[in-house]
Amino acid sequence: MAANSTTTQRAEQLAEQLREHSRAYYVHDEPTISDAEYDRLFRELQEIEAEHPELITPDSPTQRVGAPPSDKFESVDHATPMLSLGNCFDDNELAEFDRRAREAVDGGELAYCAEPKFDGTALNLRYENGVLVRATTRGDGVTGEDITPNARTIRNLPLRLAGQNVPDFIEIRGEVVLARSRFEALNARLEGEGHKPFVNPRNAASGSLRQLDSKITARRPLAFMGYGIGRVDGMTLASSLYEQLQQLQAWGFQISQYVDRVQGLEGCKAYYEAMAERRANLDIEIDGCVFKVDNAAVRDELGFVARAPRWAIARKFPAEETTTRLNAVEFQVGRTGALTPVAKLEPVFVGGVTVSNASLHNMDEVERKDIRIGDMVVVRRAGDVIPEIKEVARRGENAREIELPGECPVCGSAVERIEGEAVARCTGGLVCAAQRREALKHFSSRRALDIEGLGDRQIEAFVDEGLLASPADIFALHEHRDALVAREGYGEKSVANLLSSIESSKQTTLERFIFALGIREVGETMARDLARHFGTLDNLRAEAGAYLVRLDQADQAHPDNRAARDRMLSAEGLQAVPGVGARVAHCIADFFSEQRNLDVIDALIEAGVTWETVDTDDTPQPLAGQTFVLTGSMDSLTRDEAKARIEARGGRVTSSVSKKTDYVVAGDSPGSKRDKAEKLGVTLLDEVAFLALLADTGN
Ligand SMILES: NC(=O)c1ccc[n+]([C@@H]2O[C@H](COP(=O)([O-])OP(=O)(O)OC[C@H]3O[C@@H](n4cnc5c(N)ncnc54)[C@H](O)[C@@H]3O)[C@@H](O)[C@H]2O)c1
Ligand SMILES: [Zn+2]
Repeated sequence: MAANSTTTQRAEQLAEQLREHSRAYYVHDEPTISDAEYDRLFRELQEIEAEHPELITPDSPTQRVGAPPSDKFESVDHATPMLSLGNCFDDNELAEFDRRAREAVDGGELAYCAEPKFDGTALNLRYENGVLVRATTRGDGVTGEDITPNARTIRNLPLRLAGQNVPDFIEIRGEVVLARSRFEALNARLEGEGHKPFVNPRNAASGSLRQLDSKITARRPLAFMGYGIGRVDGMTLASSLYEQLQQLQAWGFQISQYVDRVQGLEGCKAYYEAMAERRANLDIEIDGCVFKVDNAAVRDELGFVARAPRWAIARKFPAEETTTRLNAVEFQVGRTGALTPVAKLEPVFVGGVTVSNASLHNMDEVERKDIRIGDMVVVRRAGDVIPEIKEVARRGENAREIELPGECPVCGSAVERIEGEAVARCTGGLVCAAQRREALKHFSSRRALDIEGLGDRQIEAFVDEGLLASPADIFALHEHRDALVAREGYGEKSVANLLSSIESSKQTTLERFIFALGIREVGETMARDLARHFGTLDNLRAEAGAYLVRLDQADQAHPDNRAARDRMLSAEGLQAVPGVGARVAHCIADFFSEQRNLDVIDALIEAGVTWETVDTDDTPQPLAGQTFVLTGSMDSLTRDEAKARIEARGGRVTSSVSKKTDYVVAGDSPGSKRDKAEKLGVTLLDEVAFLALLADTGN
């Protein structure tokens, strides 16, 4: 069938694009599209040409190898051309290759030399009388770039062939690679020196090899892995490629430890599977396996096509990166209320599976990478790792920014993203189904309401069975007594025990209750400080409600003066509580501004949860405003006891020493905190002095 003009145009367009990408990749070591995308365009052109052979031009990328040498270097002709490899991406194509190869031996089984396919850059080494005289890149396969001084700096590359068995002339071929473990360090160094980092180890290897100054190459930790022989004079090589590789090793070349000789298609498939398993753990990146007909007579019979031998094939691993369109973004709510943006992608085959979702981690990441809906993005899926979006490949037409939803997609509560934090969270701590399990576990835990018999396991089960949705439901469990007794592993007695510990947990303290609410950033100590400071839950609630108003006022009064604004805020209200900064205050305000959280609190009180009023003013607070750090051990008090006594006197205990610390109490074998205190001039108390201070200030 003759090609119509659209097909002809498409073929020309593909050829032009591929040529351009080849230049970027081979000559400038700076690809602008993923290999998978390149391979897709390449295959499309191959398919058009297969159907319309009249469209094949001698300069079509399907007929050529690499790209012409850069004029930065001297051009050198290879003694025998350096070809590329035919490739395949699945077992059917591999079987097709094996079938065609076997035709040369009338259908019998073939032995293959099986090797890893190194992901680096090809190098041709010319040895005369055993001495390295020239090193060239592959270039366009016929002519390469002379980079001899650079190659000489590669440490594992023999400058002279070892042993007695040395030919007059030989071309040794192999791949120059850069180990993964060295790649990160190299990039870090380049960035530190203000240079652009490399996209991947392959480009780093190629870029490092193709330097004009060999001193630069010498600083790059390159390695040469031998895999073949070009022309040879004055010596007869073994017929078996596998044995030729052993000869390379005898001459002093490094070859892969995974080189093997395998039998037939099944042997190739098993080898591929084994290498695919190993792949992630190899320090030298490989992008597939190469199978080469082992026997020279069969190879001669098969010969070559334009750009590759017919007797070898690369079975490529599924690409780990490819490009696709970002269609939409959804937000998932995690167990702690964190909202994670999830990319909805145009389904694409990558890393061996079809991927339609990828994690975007958080909004900081989205903003840093400037990812927008409608963009073409690079999706990466390596091994079993969750697919992620690496970067934007191209800005989409009409692309729109990804917006954080104002409301939680699970429960509808407000979403809050505190300034300077990457993560946005749902504020419906007590009501959000996504957070329910964690909220209930926390509520019931030992340091919160301490409900014995209602542990993590029971909570998981009760939530699954629909018995619990919010903390208030705990106090209605007695209504489900029969259902509970009937549960497996439960009996009258354990249910009675559970219900009675629920009943007795109702009598609690304000600090435990505040802690149990699970307000973000409010730990046990903070809950105690809040209880002490405000005395009643109503006071705390009122101040939480007033906080956002205060914040507004402070912002208006001092729009440009942060310090003054902060001073105004900490004068009264939430931030007047020691240890409560802007972040904590914000979290508390958010929690109490969610009506549904308030409803749960009311329901708990309604159910009979109660505590004694805290007499804030009556308790003497002689150590109020003083900060202590405890280090080392004391004979008469444990760390917890010491902390309790300080707090009973209104003091605070923190874990790290700063200029704001008033006292460091140093017991036996104090750590570096003591040294720090001395350096900062903070008052040091030994055990005797500390006990004296307690006696002076307490009862
Ligand atoms: N992203 C881009 O813009 C872009 C542009 C051009 C090419 N490419 C990529 O480059 C590849 C095509 O390049 P190619 O023609 O060099 O083919 P290739 O890299 O797929 O295969 C041939 C090469 O494999 C190497 N090789 C590694 N181990 C080997 C072994 N054990 N035995 C023999 N050879 C071994 C040799 O250097 C040889 O030249 C494709 O994967 C393509 O995606 C990407
Ligand atoms: Zn929610």
